Amino acid sequence: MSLIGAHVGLAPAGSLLAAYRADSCFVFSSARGALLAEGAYFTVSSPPRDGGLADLAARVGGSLRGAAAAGHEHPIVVGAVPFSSATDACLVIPRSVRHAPTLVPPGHHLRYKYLLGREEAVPHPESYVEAVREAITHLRSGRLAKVVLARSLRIPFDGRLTPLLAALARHDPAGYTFAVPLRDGRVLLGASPELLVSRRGRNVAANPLAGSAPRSADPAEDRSRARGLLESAKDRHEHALVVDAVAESLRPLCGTLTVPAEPVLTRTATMWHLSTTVTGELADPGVSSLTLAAALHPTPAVCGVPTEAARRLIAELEPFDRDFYTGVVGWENASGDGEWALTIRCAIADGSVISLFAGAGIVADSDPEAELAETTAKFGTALRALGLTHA
Ligand SMILES: C=C(O[C@@H]1C=C(C(=O)O)C=C[C@H]1O)C(=O)O
Repeated sequence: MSLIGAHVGLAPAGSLLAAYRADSCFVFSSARGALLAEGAYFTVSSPPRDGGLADLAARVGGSLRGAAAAGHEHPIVVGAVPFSSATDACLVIPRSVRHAPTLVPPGHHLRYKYLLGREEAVPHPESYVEAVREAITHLRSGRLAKVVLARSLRIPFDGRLTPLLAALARHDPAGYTFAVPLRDGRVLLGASPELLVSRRGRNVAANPLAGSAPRSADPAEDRSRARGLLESAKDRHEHALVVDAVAESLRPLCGTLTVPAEPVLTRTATMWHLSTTVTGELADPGVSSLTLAAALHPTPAVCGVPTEAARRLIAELEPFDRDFYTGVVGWENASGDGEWALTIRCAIADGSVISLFAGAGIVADSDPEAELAETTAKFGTALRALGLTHA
């Protein structure tokens, strides 16, 4: 039997994990369901550097139409797009796709091991605080309103990716769990809480998050941190900058657009966030989900305001390449429907080393030590899935 275009019906979620092979499978699980895609029927090539994501979105549409015309029964495109167009995207039309309900793997309570200096921090925490201070001087000068600064941890790794993927899905089943085999053998994995954009027919949704507080194991303290976040003028401002930018990018493409006036609280296993769900109806139903993503990416949730000034400051102050961190990950089908999440709360496994990434939005009245603590807490998503915790 040829596997090309095979569309294996709804499988139990457990069988999806059993079929997972890190070097060849793409996995994406959201509240809408899970999919495991295998093999490359067609690899979408990245456009020239100046083509940008809009060009890539057009290529994806053309590749899907081409695959359907060539007899592929259910072509979809899956993969990840990096933060910057200086890195090639990793998008393929797989040979086969299995669908399953949202992944919620069973598991027992884990005992976490302390990290205890096994990590290499890039930059060192003190240098990160210094970079945040420097960013604040730029922000106070008024040239920028927001910039997102990130840091990375490199940790020795045993290379076992299936248990890592299962633990990511188990800890945050309400989010977007993903695993992407990159072309050079590395694997991108994570559990993102943030939907950049989804399209179902004419319906568009985006769920910008910005403004964060670490969770606490003590329920009273946890509630108080959530309340503090909802009432924080600094976090409300940081959040509004993202919502305004998302609405501004979607408005020209939508006949109707609903933007709630107030954010709500949302939580992951490790963080509280301010959250706004923006919904709209497409003016032109021919606009694909990746075209919508191209209009939005990078939002100020991961870059800043204004975008180009923030991009330059990030290049100046971050001593590592973001690569696929703060890009997008997801899928699109031949009718243009799709789901694209931000690649945050993620890690890139490279043989015996795994690199974790976490960033925080900086505004003029940010506190550098609090931003360091926020990034430390955000590492918690991948760290806990690795069975590790900060001392
Ligand atoms: C950049 C990250 O997260 C983003 C930044 C946030 C913030 O600054 O409050 C919140 C959610 C994300 O949009 C990350 O997790 O690495």
